[in-house]
Amino acid sequence: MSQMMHIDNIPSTLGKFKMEKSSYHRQRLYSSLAKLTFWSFVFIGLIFMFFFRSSSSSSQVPSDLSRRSLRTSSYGGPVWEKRVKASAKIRSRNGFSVLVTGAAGFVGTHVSVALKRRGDGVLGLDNFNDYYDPSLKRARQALLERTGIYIVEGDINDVALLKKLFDIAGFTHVMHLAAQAGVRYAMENPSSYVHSNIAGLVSMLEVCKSVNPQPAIVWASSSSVYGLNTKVPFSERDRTDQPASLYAATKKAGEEIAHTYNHIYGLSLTGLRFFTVYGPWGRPDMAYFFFTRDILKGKSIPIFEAPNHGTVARDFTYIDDIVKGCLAALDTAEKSTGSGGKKSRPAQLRVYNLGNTSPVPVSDLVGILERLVKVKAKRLVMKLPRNGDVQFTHANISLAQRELGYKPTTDLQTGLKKFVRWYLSYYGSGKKSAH
Ligand SMILES: O=C(O)[C@H]1O[C@H](OP(=O)(O)OP(=O)(O)OC[C@H]2O[C@@H](n3ccc(=O)[nH]c3=O)[C@H](O)[C@@H]2O)[C@H](O)[C@@H](O)[C@@H]1O
Repeated sequence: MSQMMHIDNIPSTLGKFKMEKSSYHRQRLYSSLAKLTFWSFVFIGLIFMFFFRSSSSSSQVPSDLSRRSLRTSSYGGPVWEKRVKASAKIRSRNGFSVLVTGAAGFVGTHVSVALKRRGDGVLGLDNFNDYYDPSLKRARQALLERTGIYIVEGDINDVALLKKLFDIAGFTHVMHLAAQAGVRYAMENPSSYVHSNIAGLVSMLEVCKSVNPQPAIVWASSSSVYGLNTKVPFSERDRTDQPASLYAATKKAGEEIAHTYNHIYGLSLTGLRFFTVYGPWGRPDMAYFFFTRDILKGKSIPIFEAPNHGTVARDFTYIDDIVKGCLAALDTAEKSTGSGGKKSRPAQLRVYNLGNTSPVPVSDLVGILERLVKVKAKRLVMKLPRNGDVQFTHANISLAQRELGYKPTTDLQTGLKKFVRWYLSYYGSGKKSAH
């Protein structure tokens, strides 16, 4: 077919050919001009797209995720480097230089302050996303700045940034607390869990394995990895292969990923399974926090109940106890053993429960809050929704007790009292409340 068309296009006489040839050239000229115009548009379009993309998202973060991130990602320059160095500088004998990811988060803020106070160098990293009110994160940042801690604004998926931070500060330890937290939100925004808890963890470990010397890493796993496990109290030896939420699944995946990086590259890795951490400067997405807000506002609060009026309970753990556990994990962490992509000998790999060992029913939590704020709650008892929540958690902490000297000392009543005092001083008693 194409051959026939070709033959048909050959002119039959020379004269005719001449005439045809000039119109043929004109035609070619027009078609070349059209092509040139077309490709110029394509080229300009591509340049436009390139600039538009690079100005709207400076690192490789999918657009739906970068939307939630309020980070500017502007870093570099001598002034910036000086700030990073000063913040990470060790100020005590045998102190550490710690990169704290998620430093503007609840646990991150408390751990950073505790490390700084004892003379360790601390550099924070946080992307200040808007999963919950970023102004609370900014207030925590201001608190850290007053203690001499600088938080670099960036994402844990930004490998170039992480490498740069290691180049400047050469951290001995990483306290990796940056994560997408929350059990129920995983059904709304599943990809944010994959982005932070899996991809972000891998970026972090990739950088840690390639720097020399490699740091020791302590990171936040979760009590939710026990999922549908019914054997109580939960021990580190119990099965964790039945997660009840995507959140739990990503934390469990994190534990397996940690195993791999320990096995191949000799990274020293300690995972801490936190049990429902609460306290001053806490997370507004957590029940104790928004219950306080809504009781004060006179709004009804949904209290979950298991089938047949079964109790839903949590092993609520006070932030100061968790901080002690985190510091003890850092203090007992052995050095990583790899360099140049290979381990020289097996490295430490640990997982610990950090709980309180005394589960409290959610309805009792509400009772304590009512007494503390002196307002009766409008209780709306409802069936535990099938959205990832488990019925109860209860930590066996004997391993952490033995190996970390971990010993929680704050009961829920005492801890909530401190939380409510903070809440009222931060938000006032109702008008300027958390959202
Ligand atoms: O320990 C953990 O591993 C986890 O603890 C919390 O998860 P969760 O225990 O579910 O904490 P909340 O969301 O504050 O819920 C506390 C309790 O209140 C209940 N609840 C929650 C919300 C609600 O509207 N009503 C209600 O009764 C929940 O079922 C749960 O029993 C954190 O949100 C997770 O990030 C963390 O990893």
